Amino acid sequence: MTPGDNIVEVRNLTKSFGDLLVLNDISFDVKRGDFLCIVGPTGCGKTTFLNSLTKLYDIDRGEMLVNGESINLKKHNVAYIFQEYSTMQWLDVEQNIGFGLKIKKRPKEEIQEKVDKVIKLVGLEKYRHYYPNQLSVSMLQRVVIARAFATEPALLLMDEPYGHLDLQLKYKLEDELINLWEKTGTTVIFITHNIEEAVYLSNRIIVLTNKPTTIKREMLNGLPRPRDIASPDFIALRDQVTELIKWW
Ligand SMILES: Nc1ncnc2c1ncn2[C@@H]1O[C@H](COP(=O)(O)OP(=O)(O)OP(=O)(O)O)[C@@H](O)[C@H]1O
Repeated sequence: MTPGDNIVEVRNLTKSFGDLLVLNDISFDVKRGDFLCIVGPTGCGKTTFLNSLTKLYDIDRGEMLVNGESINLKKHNVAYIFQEYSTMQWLDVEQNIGFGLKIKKRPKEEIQEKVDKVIKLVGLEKYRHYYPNQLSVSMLQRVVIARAFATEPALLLMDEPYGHLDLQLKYKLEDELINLWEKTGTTVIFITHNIEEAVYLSNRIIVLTNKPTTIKREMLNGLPRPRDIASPDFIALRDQVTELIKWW
């Protein structure tokens, strides 16, 4: 496979809860190295999509492939950062970051090497032996992101990870995430209801409709980086996405 090939293929994904049809025959591809943001109205099924992709939910119909095979979380090295992210209070920063590798039973030296690399990227070197209750919200977020990146995921799934942070902190962490994405080449699927955030982060955006949910529009986002949220091009794209969601 060469860069640019599809890493994820979603085909006819349909998911309901009882009589409530949420995802209605959704199909799209994610290219290797994409930063795909999925936006849509509240309750349209963004989290349901990620939970279906990771097989936390059974689906009614459809197929989700990673590298052309039915998704297998163990085999395909997928990391998932939930809305309510958490750290393990009884482990220090270094141990928290290495946790994903430890459960994958990687050798100690490899864990140390990968933890050292990623701890530098997120600027937590001085805090490696601190425990979560000694850290600020921003540091905890970095620990969670570093834990995901330490496993060198082929695919990183993020569900509104910055939803409850204040704006300044959110901007800072978004920049750090872009920096990690650019350095590692990981493919990211990022769910958000915040249109500005989607335009700031993504190189591709999928806009969902209201339930029963289909894809309203797939868009490329070629705005140059670093992005300026006050630039006319940024505002134009943000307004275009907003209109698409407002229609519903
Ligand atoms: N486990 C469940 N059982 C029953 N209904 C559910 C379940 N999970 C989600 N739903 C319903 O499915 C719909 C989609 O929910 P979901 O949380 O996926 O939406 P969302 O787009 O992520 O929402 P938000 O923007 O508020 O985060 C909602 O109507 C919700 O009530």
